[in-house]
Amino acid sequence: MRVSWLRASLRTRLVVLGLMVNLTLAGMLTAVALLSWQSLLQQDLHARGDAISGLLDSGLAALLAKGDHFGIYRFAESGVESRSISFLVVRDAAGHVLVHTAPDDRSAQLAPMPVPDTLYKLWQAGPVLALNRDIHYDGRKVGSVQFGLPLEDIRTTFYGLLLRCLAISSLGVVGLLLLQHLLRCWISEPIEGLVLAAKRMARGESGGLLPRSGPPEVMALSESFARMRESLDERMASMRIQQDTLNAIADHTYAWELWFDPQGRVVWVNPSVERITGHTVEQCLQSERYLLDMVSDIDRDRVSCALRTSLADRKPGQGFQFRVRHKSGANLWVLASWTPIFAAEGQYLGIRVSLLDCTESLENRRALEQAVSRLRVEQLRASQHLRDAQRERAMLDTLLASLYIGLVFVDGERRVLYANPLFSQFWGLPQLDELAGHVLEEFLPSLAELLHGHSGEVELKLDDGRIVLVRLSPIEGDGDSGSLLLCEDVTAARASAEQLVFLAERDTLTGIFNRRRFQLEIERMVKQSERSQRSMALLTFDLNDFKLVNDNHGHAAGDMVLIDIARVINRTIRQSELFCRLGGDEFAVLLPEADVFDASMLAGRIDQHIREIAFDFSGIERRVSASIGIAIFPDHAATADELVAAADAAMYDAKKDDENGCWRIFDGATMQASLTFRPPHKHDYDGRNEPTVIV
Ligand SMILES: Nc1nc2c(ncn2[C@@H]2O[C@H](COP(=O)(O)OP(=O)(O)OP(=O)(O)O)[C@@H](O)[C@H]2O)c(=O)[nH]1
Repeated sequence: MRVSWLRASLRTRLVVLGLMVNLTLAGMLTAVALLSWQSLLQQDLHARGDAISGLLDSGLAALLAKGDHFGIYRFAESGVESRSISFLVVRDAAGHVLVHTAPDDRSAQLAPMPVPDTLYKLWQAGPVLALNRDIHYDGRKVGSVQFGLPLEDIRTTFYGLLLRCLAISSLGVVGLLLLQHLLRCWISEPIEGLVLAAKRMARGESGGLLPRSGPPEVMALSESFARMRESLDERMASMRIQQDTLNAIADHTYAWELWFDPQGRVVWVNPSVERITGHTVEQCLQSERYLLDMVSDIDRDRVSCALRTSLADRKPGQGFQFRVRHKSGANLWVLASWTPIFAAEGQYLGIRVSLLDCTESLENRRALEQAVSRLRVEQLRASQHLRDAQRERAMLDTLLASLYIGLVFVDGERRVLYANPLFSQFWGLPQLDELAGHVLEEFLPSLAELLHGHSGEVELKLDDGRIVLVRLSPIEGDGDSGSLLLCEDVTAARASAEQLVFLAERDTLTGIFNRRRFQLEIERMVKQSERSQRSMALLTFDLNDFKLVNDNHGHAAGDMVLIDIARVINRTIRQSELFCRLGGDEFAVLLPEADVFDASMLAGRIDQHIREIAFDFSGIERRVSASIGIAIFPDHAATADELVAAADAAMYDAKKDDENGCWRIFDGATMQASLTFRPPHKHDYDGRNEPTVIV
């Protein structure tokens, strides 16, 4: 009933309500009229009863007291008509009927009743209302009267009143119908037009006629509706664009997207399903059974249970993997994530499931796991290698730190990679911690200069006197070049070498060059003379009777003679000339680029200087002399040995001629130059380690 009333049209509701209001008003009007009329009627009946009772009491009281039955009769006959009563029955005090004017016995036998106080009682009373009144005279009851008040006119009036009320109600209904018709014309039809337009809008149809005439309220509603329709059209257009966009986004998402309603029915599937599984969207939308059938037999129960749980939990989830059969029959691994969907009003709409094909990533993961395990093995090996390398590095560090050579590794841009402690100590630099990464130019610009295109060895003499041997070795790597720089303090070594050379070429007693150097130099000068085509000279001399000095004054005195002669003669010869002791008391002078004249001049000076030396042997002054031989290359010899032999021959010739010393030039015609090797005097190698005298 309630539903049918709610579904009733506005016009029906208005009509029914109007009728109800109308009938209520008519009923209330009738009720009010009847109640008012009832009240008036009751008052009227009381008034009429009381008036008639008064008249009858005044007319009959004396007659009844006297017992004048005739008078009573006449009074009754004359009084019925005039007093508007239907009948009159007069009784004496004993209740005997004295006069009876009722037209029949039935009226006379009507039971007296009180004046009715309701219309119902009045209706029940019939056409005549019988009233009974006692008659008193001098304070005593002398009889009673019963008279009937006619009610026909009252009933007629009542019917008329009812008819008028009905007429008013009918007029109200007619007016209501008329009003309903007018309402239909003025309101319902325009509203129906709006309803039709709204239905067209609801069906998504644009346009539709709106009422163009009607009362201002309807027109205002129509205009508002038109504006609303325009606004709705715009919003619909915007929503269509948004919907198209969302559809495009949803349909073109890479993942396979599904929407399950709260009952587990699939509502929407995006086209990615065809790309991933080969099954079409329409096939998937057939039923959730189709989707479950796509799941592999192994995982179906698990997936079904997970779907039910997710729908019931209404919570997001992810990381659920299962297998799906591709249309071709191949098995795919998919990774599911899901989220519940709620309408703006909070209504639960189901869950949206996203499925990603993770077959390849799983295979990749397995491959990755295998690679990781292999990598771990390699890592263990690498760790072992690293430990070995660290141990070797420690050993290498120890080795490099213990070296007496400073070394530094630099990269291609001459940034320091490694420097051992001796390198820092050598150059007065900070240790490796502070050097590493810095460019060598910052600390040793001159040394860094050497790195520009140099390799091999460079010997540097430092301001403090040290001699440093720098060895440069390029390091070639794969696209990464660098250099190794070794710095060695060779000051002591160089000094030792010089000393050795000095000792090897010097005569230990006199300090002048020895036979070894003489031999080297004479061969060199001979070759030089051959190249320059200029002559050279050899001058040899031997002391005369030197044995007597030893014998007479001791060996030390002989040594003194040899030393003094070497010192004096050494002062005499030129820088380019070479003065040597060949052994014993035999000396030689090599004169480059010299001829007979030059040699003769020198021989004269030597002879003179030797003779001028006065030796003091324990208070005894002694002087010595020498025999000097001169030979010229290439005039007197073709080789160095021949030149020595020629000079010796000249010297022996001079000793033979003059025991007191003189000099001779080799003469091939008179002298016999012997090429037989003349061994050195015994005393050249007598093993004495005399202090060297630097002349
Ligand atoms: N004090 C000294 N004597 C030496 C040294 N070397 C050799 N003698 C001696 O020098 C002498 C050389 O002797 P000779 O040249 O044969 O004889 P000489 O007395 O000079 O006679 P002539 O040469 O023929 O004039 C020998 O007695 C050697 O022992 C030396 O280094 N010191």
